[in-house]
Amino acid sequence: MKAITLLGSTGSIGTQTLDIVTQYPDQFRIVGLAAGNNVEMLASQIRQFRPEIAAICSKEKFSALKEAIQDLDPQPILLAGEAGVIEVARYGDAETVVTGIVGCAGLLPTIAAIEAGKDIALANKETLIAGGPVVLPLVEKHGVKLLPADSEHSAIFQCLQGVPKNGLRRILLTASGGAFRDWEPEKLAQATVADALKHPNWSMGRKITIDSATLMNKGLEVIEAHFLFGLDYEKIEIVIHPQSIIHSLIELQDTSVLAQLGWPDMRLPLLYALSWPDRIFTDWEQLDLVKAGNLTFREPDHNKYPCMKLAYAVGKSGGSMPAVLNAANEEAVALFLAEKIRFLDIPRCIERVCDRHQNDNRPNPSLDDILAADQWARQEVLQARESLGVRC
Ligand SMILES: NC(=O)c1ccc[n+]([C@@H]2O[C@H](COP(=O)([O-])OP(=O)(O)OC[C@H]3O[C@@H](n4cnc5c(N)ncnc54)[C@H](OP(=O)(O)O)[C@@H]3O)[C@@H](O)[C@H]2O)c1
Ligand SMILES: C[C@](O)(CO)[C@H](O)COP(=O)(O)O
Ligand SMILES: [Mn+2]
Repeated sequence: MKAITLLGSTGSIGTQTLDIVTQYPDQFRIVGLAAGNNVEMLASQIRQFRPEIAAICSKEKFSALKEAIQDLDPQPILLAGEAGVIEVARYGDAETVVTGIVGCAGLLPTIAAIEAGKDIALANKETLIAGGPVVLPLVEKHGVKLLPADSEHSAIFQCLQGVPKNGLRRILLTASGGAFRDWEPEKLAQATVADALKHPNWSMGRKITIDSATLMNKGLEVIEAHFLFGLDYEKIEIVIHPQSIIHSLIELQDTSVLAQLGWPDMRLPLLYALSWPDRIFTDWEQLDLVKAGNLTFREPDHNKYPCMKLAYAVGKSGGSMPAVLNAANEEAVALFLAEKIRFLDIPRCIERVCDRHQNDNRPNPSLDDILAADQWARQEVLQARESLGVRC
């Protein structure tokens, strides 16, 4: 039985992970849970899965959580704040930590888990994009596994099993195209939050769904693939695949192409990361190619979606630039979700912030450099909004 700790347990990734644990109680045991501020759901999860330790990041919600589970015997260790989440991440005999926290808030807990010798099932892509220069050396130093749970990177990882070293020539990263894939570019100026949250294929948290709509999710995934698989940016290509049945493809040095297919269901990449190197046989819906219908492909439209090229350029710059891109994106998306900027202002704000950081880019950033760049970028987005005169 594999002991796991789940960070971000009350979110889309978190609840799907707990669905898996519920379906396979003889395979998995929950050691720790951590969430942001959803007291009711976290309390219910503590009651159902009886973790040894749990934390809620929002200190204001701690007393409500404590009261909600006061009848439990034995009581879990209950913590609050970022420090509490970090303690959960490093705690006890969990073999694998599932990182389902959204944003760079997952970076320090992930580092704590790695330093405690725990394997990482990585859904929280922002942690790797921003912290890759620090995270990868720590993964190697501590001899832990960094297992991709993002659907595309899981597909690539699965296809790579058995491929000889240096056998990988190219990665083809598929993208649904997001909520506006069939919109005329001119119409994006009027895009609302509700429009942007209508993802055609996947049900996900709000931030990543907006990232899918701007195609920044795909740009971030290009950087994620670079860090995970060590391929140059020129060899990581994006292809729009509206059906989201092919979850990505790899081309080998002999030109053969391998792909992983399935219904758009995040439980599969999560189950793969959790059970690796074993595989669990499921009774989930098998792929029916006739039912799936035509599988189509399009070139990405870089004029309509500038975030992709921005991500490629920032990834190639390296250093602390990806941390700046990621933080600027997190803040710009939050402003859009709060209806304080328009959809098309998201790339405008990010581009301005990245331009202003180029000269301060640190080639081999320390963790402190990355955290400082992250904080700087978040402030700069507010400046960018003012100087761009963007208003809603
Ligand atoms: N959803 C998907 O299908 C999918 C697929 C691939 C990758 N991912 C990646 O997985 C991550 C999570 O995505 P999601 O869609 O699951 O997001 P989500 O639904 O918004 O859930 C985010 C989770 O993180 C928690 N959280 C937020 N800030 C926190 C903090 N400072 N400390 C501890 N917990 C915190 C939230 O807690 P509260 O809700 O209690 O505040 C919630 O449990 C993202 O990095 C995303 O890019 C998601
Ligand atoms: C589900 C997913 O892996 C989240 O990252 C997928 O990437 C979302 O779809 P899209 O292709 O980015 O629109
Ligand atoms: Mn993805």
